[in-house]
Amino acid sequence: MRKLIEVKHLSKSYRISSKEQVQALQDVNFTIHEGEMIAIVGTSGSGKSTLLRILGCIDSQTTGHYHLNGFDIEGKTDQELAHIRNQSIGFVMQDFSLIEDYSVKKNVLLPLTYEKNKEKRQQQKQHLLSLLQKLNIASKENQKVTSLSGGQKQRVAIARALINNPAILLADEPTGALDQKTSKEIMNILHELHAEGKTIIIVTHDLQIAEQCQRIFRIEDGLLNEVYS
Ligand SMILES: Nc1ncnc2c1ncn2[C@@H]1O[C@H](COP(=O)(O)OP(=O)(O)OP(=O)(O)O)[C@@H](O)[C@H]1O
Repeated sequence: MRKLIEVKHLSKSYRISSKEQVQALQDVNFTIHEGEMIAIVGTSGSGKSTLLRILGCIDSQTTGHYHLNGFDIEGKTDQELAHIRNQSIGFVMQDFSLIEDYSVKKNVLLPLTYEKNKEKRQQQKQHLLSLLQKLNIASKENQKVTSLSGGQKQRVAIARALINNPAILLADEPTGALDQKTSKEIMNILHELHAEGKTIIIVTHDLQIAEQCQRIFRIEDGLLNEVYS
């Protein structure tokens, strides 16, 4: 399997005052191959979101190396990072991060705003209907997001994350705001996507969810270790 993510000796510190800094990640090392389903677990403040933000090219490391899909992320301009992010990564967040006042369709098509290639944009628009059907929200296409249930909102967020057909789906507590039954439905969707070959990385507090993944990374005080059962 192809290496999709390679992280070597990666550290991240935040400066909080002229004298103080927080070491959020320390000498983190791992490789993720195409098609893997990974869970990242750890207590609050351990560094999970920091790692996810770096993997998603929203933030950058202080030291160390990160290769994504063959690209060395170091030294890239914000514009280059935005392009890499848009092509390779789809985000799913705990609070759905949708624009409540927009329709389902408008939310899902949001990432295309940044696509300059007209032909590609057209192809992705055609991809919209099949995605909505797959996620069982096609009948809601023109409805405002405000009127949807939590589970439906998360399906919209997953559709939006997939519209560019990214190689990787990064999910930060994707079931954190949902009841048990709806969580199961969302996990079933993630399993289906994984079975189709998508690489999925889930940050979770929920060990039952982590155990459904192929590999589990545990972060404690910024140190990452793989858990082997
Ligand atoms: N922008 C920031 N500025 C300063 N410190 C930060 C910043 N972001 C995170 N931190 C600190 O870095 C450490 C790791 O935070 P992070 O948000 O990655 O943890 P987490 O495991 O995702 O926590 P949670 O489960 O509560 O979301 C914490 O000590 C946090 O206070």
